[in-house]
Amino acid sequence: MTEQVKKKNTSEEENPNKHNRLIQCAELILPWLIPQELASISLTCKILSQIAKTITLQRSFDASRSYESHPIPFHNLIDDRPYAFFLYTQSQIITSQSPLHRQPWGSSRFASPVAASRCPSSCDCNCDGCDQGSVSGCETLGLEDQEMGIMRECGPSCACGIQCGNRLTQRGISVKLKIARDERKGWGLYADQVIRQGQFVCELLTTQEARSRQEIYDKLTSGGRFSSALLVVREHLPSGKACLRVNIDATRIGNVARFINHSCGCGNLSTVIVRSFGGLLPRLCFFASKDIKEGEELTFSYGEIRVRSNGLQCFCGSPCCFGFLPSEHT
Ligand SMILES: C[S@@+](CC[C@H](N)C(=O)[O-])C[C@H]1O[C@@H](n2cnc3c(N)ncnc32)[C@H](O)[C@@H]1O
Repeated sequence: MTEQVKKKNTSEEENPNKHNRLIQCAELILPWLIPQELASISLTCKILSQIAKTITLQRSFDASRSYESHPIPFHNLIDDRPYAFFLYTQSQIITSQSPLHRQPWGSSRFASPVAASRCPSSCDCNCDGCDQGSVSGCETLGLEDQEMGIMRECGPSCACGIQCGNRLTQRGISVKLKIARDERKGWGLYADQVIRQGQFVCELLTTQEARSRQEIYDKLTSGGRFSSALLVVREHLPSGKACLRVNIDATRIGNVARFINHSCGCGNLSTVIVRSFGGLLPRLCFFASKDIKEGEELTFSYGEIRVRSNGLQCFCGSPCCFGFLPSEHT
């Protein structure tokens, strides 16, 4: 054994360049690996095991992989899972044919939010702000201006840029959040600072071809150790006769909104459907429905419908808890 160690050390000393090249290659390649691959490769040698450990730490320090302006860390006092693995996106992905199969972690922070300002007066987007004929451009519309949980923002067809005051939900997550594990509900999203009523928290960013996946997810969920993040958003037309339905699935690709758990008591977040001028599909955004304390779990009601009699048990803890999570036919 001692002989072997000696031999290994001698070869490292003899080939310091080869050794350094191995580390450089490993540092480039290992961040792309999924957890199972990382675990296998860390068994092969001490160097790779150390690099794999560093990557695991990076992943648990920031679920957003540096895409958001603040790191969003995982905390787990319940079991040995350091983080939940999914591919992070900052924008909506329309189909499941996403080019994202792998994604490196720990990239440099390139998505810092731009300070809100007024958009140029040339903007003629017809949005609520512009409709009011404001000569100085679009103003930020507060939550109190939104009727029936629907809000309109400037979008791809507008002359203004991302700095426009009427693009409140388009500049990424600006509040501090963390993800913590609960014995019965799995991971959950928590406030890591005080969040004021009406403040934008995050958007549910996902792939949208979810309908066909519900059956698969149901089977996996019943086997334990799996929780899906699939939502159905319906936008009713004013006539009430038809609605646009969007299936949103954040199980494999998404952002940290995929960790928001359900509360039968409506929780502390309200969902607002945001339409942007020129944008094809509505977006589902979360705003604080009340003042939220630092450390409080962020929750909202997944819905009222419970079509499955064998639905998942609910542990929201609210006095009006129904006992089962909402479910519906997809
Ligand atoms: C959108 S995900 C939320 C994040 C999830 N807890 C996780 O660990 O990834 C929805 C899943 O979380 C779990 N969940 C959410 N709210 C819950 C609640 N009130 N009681 C029990 N489980 C809950 C269910 O497994 C559900 O399918």
